Amino acid sequence: MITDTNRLHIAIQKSGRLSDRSRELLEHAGLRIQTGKNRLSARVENFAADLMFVRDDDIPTFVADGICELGIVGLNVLEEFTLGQDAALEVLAELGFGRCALKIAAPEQFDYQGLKSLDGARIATTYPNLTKRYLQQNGINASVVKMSGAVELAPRLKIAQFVCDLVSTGDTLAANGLRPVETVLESEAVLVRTTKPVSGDKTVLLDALLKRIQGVLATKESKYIMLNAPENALARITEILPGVEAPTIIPLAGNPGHFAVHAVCQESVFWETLETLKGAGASGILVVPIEKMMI
Ligand SMILES: Nc1ncnc2c1ncn2[C@@H]1O[C@H](COP(=O)(O)OP(=O)(O)OP(=O)(O)O)[C@@H](O)[C@H]1O
Ligand SMILES: O=P(O)(O)OC[C@H]1O[C@H](OP(=O)(O)OP(=O)(O)O)[C@H](O)[C@@H]1O
Ligand SMILES: [Mg+2]
Repeated sequence: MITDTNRLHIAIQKSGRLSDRSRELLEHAGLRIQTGKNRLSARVENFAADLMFVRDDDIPTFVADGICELGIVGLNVLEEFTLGQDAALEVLAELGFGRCALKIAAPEQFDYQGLKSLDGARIATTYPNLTKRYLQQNGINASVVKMSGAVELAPRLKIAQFVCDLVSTGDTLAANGLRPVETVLESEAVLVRTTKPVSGDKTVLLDALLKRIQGVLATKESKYIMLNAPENALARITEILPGVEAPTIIPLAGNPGHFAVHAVCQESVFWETLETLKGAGASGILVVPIEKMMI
């Protein structure tokens, strides 16, 4: 592993559901990642950082130990790791991908009567800490059977009556004759940093990279909107613009009483929004994507 003390180390999943989007996020933040096949690390050509490609389960450990200053991992994996210990980790941002939920599921034919049906039962999971916390919080006395994978098979193998596993479409549960009955955790990929001391030089790098990543995240939903409007419609139009704090209002040359309104909308702009703006007196409405933003 690279141990250059003046470079940041960023842990991302080597190969799996989070790999491509994690890499993409860093590339959008301007990092040019050296390519190579099947490598466990990669140098960033234009920024003092190296990427570590690891199993997602190892990312919280690497970041908490300060081996990597940053990491991208599912909240599910992170919380399973931090539960019951004082880990040196801080979540900096939710990244909007890798969305799934940790759910308790029952066999389709089981007459589930709510949480009380779990009392005294066995629940198979790869997330024993999160499952136990959920049961405890709900005052349920059930035993948790830890598995390393293929959890959905547990009821058929009579290892447990219920499972607690990740679900997104629900296809895997359905294919195994199971249906979700309780939600333990809603999850998505998060950016985490170590709270272990970071050297002065690296702090500068870390801050610069975080600003860029925040910029990338902010531009995702944001749009730049331009429109024209008569003076008497400006107050109403400013109200309608989604997530706008202070629009720029410019008088239109040769058209007294008419103005151009320019604004960064921090929320999605839907067709319905444009229709409402038009109804309020706006014309010539343009919505354009924002490529970069430094907040
Ligand atoms: N069905 C799903 N839909 C969306 N996101 C998911 C889904 N399943 C898992 N995830 C998210 O993606 C993360 C990685 O999932 P993946 O299946 O690639 O992990 P893994 O098999 O444990 O990989 P690794 O080899 O790195 O240990 C999960 O921890 C979770 O946050
Ligand atoms: O609700 P669904 O859309 O069917 O997704 C759920 C499945 O996805 C995940 O597994 P994955 O496919 O990543 O395989 P793995 O557990 O072997 O990594 C998870 O462990 C479930 O088995
Ligand atoms: Mg894993």
